[in-house]
Amino acid sequence: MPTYHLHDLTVRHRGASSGAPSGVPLPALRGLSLTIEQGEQLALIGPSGAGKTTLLATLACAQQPLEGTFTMFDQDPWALGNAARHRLRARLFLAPQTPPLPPRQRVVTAVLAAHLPQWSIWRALASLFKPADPQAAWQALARFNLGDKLYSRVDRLSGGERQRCGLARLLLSPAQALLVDEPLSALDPVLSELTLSTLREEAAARNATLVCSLHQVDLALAHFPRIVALRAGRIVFDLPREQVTPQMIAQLYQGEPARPAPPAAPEPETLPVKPGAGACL
Ligand SMILES: Nc1ncnc2c1ncn2[C@@H]1O[C@H](COP(=O)(O)OP(=O)(O)OP(=O)(O)O)[C@@H](O)[C@H]1O
Repeated sequence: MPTYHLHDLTVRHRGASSGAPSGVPLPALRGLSLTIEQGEQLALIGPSGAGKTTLLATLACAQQPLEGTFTMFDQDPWALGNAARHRLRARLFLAPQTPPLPPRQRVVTAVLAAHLPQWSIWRALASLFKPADPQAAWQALARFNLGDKLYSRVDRLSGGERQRCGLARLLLSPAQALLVDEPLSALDPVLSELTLSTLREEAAARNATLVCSLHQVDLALAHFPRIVALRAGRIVFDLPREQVTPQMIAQLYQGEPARPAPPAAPEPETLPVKPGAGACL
């Protein structure tokens, strides 16, 4: 059973501006077909605005497709009731580029929040006052070289530290699908290597599916066996890394501008949906 199956998917943001002469807003993803098997590790690459974040939000069941078929663990989340969709979302973890961690919270509490979907309300409240398992939080942080920040306040972290704090939370979640949006945007080269290695090791250890968007093409090719390249909302290529050539990369990033941008009135289509309980948004 694949983790994800997408066929001919169209996703349009509410309020997207028009790039078409007709004035109809362009979808952020168009005619997108993709199957991702359980345990696969793939990198999403492509220029700014290509649709990487939108695809991750779709995989996280946070963005409802307008057209096409979408299944996660063999279920269509949008055909389920709210409670069932919530349970399905608890099987994934979305780590956004900038994790919106509560600023006044201690790092230990923010990381342990990964357990919230499994905890009762009472256990969650108790953990706010006395962290339930600081050792587990420390171990997760240490894997990102952040163990010394266990009791720091989140708003005293640098951007890169905050990013790794969000990823430490991912390590503690029991998710079987790990969706990570540009995890390296605030990291130096050494930490970038450490971060990707840690994410890949963790995914392999629990046979979780790992989908990671990256702007660092060299690191994507070095770390991920499968590369999915997006441009203007479409898949340009979906290949094993050995088959990706420098010419393909040059064409992906140096072609025509990804999307024209004449101003136009926004036209609501699909509503973004509250992310899953396991999600880190
Ligand atoms: N909330 C939104 N409302 C309207 N349009 C949006 C919204 N978010 C993204 N878009 C549009 O959808 C398209 C895809 O954006 P997306 O953020 O998915 O691209 P990306 O590949 O992740 O870009 P980047 O690499 O810059 O993060 C872009 O044209 C963008 O302007």
